[in-house]
Amino acid sequence: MRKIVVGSRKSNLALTQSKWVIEELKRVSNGKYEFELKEIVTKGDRILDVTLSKVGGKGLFVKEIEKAMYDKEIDFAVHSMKDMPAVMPEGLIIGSIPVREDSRDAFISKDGRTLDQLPAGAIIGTSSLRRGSQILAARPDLEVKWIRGNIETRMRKLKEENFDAIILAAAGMKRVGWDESIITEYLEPEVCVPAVGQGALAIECREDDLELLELIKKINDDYTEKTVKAERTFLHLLNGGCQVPIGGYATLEGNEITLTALVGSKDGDIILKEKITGNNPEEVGKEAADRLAARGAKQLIEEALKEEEE
Ligand SMILES: NCc1[nH]cc(CCC(=O)O)c1CC(=O)O
Repeated sequence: MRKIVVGSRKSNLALTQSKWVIEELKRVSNGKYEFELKEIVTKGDRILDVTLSKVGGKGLFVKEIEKAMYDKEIDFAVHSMKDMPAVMPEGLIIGSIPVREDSRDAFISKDGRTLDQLPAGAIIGTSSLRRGSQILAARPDLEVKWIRGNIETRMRKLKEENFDAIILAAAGMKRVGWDESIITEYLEPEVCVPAVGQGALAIECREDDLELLELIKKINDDYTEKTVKAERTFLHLLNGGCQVPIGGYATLEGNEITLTALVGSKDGDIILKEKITGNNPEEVGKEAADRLAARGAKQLIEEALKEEEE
């Protein structure tokens, strides 16, 4: 019997997601495989006190895990889709995309007041340029302050430090079993376009491990795959990285994909948004990137990159 070794980051969220995938795979494979969970500490987990975009962004959480995969120490890894770089490294692929959790951002305030109800000057904690930009666009009278750490740390900082509210991905909270009643309100995509891939998982493996690919494909979700494809094509073609506020959220009705794509300035003064529909995920993603580029998205990205260098 083949033993499949699953590499996972050590965070509560990563472990929960990896265990969830293992249970799903056990369910569809009738005891045909044995699974082992192996914990890996990544650079992103070690430098938790610096703004993510300053220390190299998304790749930080996946590099060590990918090395372990090349070295065959592990067979696959489960990532949050939104932490995946746009381009996959040679020899590795996203072999399966399971059904997506809630893709919305969750707004959690100290005293239960909603985004609209908070008084001028209230301080919102987020480490996401995308969330910061959209919050300031909706409420220019609020203040955004950087906060980092996993869900548990951020919840503690909301209680103990000078924040009036924080914003977290609803998916993460639900997956690790936080009581939904602590969420003050869900920010709908009309208010805050989620991160590309938010709420979805990516199962990454070696592209030549055909036996494993066949197995993980059994828990692939077609709806999630198509919508995430549209979102990621947009992200990739605009080449936004995480230095600029950027978001993308797609839905699917019948064969028709609707993608809402956004690029903004950090202060929320500029918000460029496009809604594209079509049948082909890649075409929809490309159309969104083209239209936003035509409206000046590339300049926004270049300016954001220049700021980083200063
Ligand atoms: N940026 C870190 C990260 N990566 C994935 C999630 C949550 C789960 C998800 O979006 O799938 C989070 C936490 C957050 O943004 O609040």
